[in-house]
Amino acid sequence: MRAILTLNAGSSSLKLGLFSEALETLGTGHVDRIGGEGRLKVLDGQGQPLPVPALGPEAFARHGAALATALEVFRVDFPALEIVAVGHRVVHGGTRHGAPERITEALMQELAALAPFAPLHQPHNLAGVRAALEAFAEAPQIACFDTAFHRNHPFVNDTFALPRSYYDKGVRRYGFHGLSYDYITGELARTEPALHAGRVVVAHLGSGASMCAIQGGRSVASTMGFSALDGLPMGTRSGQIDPGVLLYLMDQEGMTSAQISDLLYKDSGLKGLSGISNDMRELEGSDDPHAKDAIDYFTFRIRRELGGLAASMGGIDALVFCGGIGENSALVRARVCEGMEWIGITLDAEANAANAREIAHGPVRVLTIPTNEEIVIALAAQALLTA
Ligand SMILES: Nc1ncnc2c1ncn2[C@@H]1O[C@H](COP(=O)(O)OP(=O)(O)O)[C@@H](O)[C@H]1O
Ligand SMILES: CC(=O)OP(=O)(O)O
Ligand SMILES: [Mg+2]
Repeated sequence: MRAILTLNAGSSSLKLGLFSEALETLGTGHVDRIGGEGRLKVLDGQGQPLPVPALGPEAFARHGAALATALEVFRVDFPALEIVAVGHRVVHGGTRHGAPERITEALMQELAALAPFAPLHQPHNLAGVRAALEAFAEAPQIACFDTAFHRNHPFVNDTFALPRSYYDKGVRRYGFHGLSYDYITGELARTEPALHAGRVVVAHLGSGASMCAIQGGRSVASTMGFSALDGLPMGTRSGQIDPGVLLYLMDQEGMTSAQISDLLYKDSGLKGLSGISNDMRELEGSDDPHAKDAIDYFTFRIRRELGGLAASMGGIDALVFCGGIGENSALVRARVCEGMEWIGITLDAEANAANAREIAHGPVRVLTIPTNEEIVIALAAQALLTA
């Protein structure tokens, strides 16, 4: 059976999507703890778990091994599986890549040079690409960039107030989570054309979290900037921080850049503030006051950004929640919408508790829309095949 494979490779995880050429979902896979004890979850096209055999750590030693392991499980259901194209999530496309692109050695080199811009993501994304190039040398492969959706946002959202030479060197606000924003925008175009034409703030709240102001289907402003650290606090990332804090850490506490990087990327956010966990479910289930502080800070920053992003569009017609937290946490959505009547948001508590699609009844609509970065990648791969 001919199929399109999508890959989203993280530092120790690999998310796979398997699609027919007509873009029906055939299956999804999720590998965790690559390089460690390894764990694989595989679902069929209906979201039902497929049996996974007992596997030793060698099955998850590297991204390549993890990919082979997951494909073995798919092959039980699809013995004649033929991968005809592979699409990849690549977080950083720099200033030059505003659309999906076929992967060549030259592109790989260019993307590798962008790794310092996204050290927590880009090297792992490219490890996924290399593993797939090895496994499917014949199939065309395509890179889909998280930055692409924001490429033409206004200059005031693209720059910092630094001397111009830094902007020219690439020190800009790129914005991320573009595949998710692309998907949500497409869903709005399909189901809510009036909203698509209007002013929407999308809150992508997962392990990484950002928000984007989207007007007429185009990115106007977003909370993530130069790196995937900016904006909202995240599972383990600080979000926006006064740059003076970094100077203090270097000068007064003698921290190295590697130590500061670990602090900001791995030990901050919900995890750092709660001292308990990076996982929102765990924080919601805890009665520790520090867990409450972390949720308070997370939702406060979302409300603050909501006001700012709405201002960047001269108002707001809808707020959309997506991502693991946005789609599942009625508590976070309620806390975000609390006290937001001034902007036109009146939460429908019952609809919200039921995880309904439409969860408010004020003049500003509030929607919960499950995002799907994989299908955006698959669509790009399909377009490549038919081009
Ligand atoms: N039912 C739920 N209630 C609250 N939080 C949830 C729920 N389900 C998932 N989450 C949270 O979603 C986050 C992960 O989001 P997800 O989008 O899956 O992450 P990733 O960026 O790794 O794809 C975690 O903080 C997790 O606790
Ligand atoms: C860009 C980014 O933060 O991605 P993720 O949510 O996958 O960490
Ligand atoms: Mg994510």
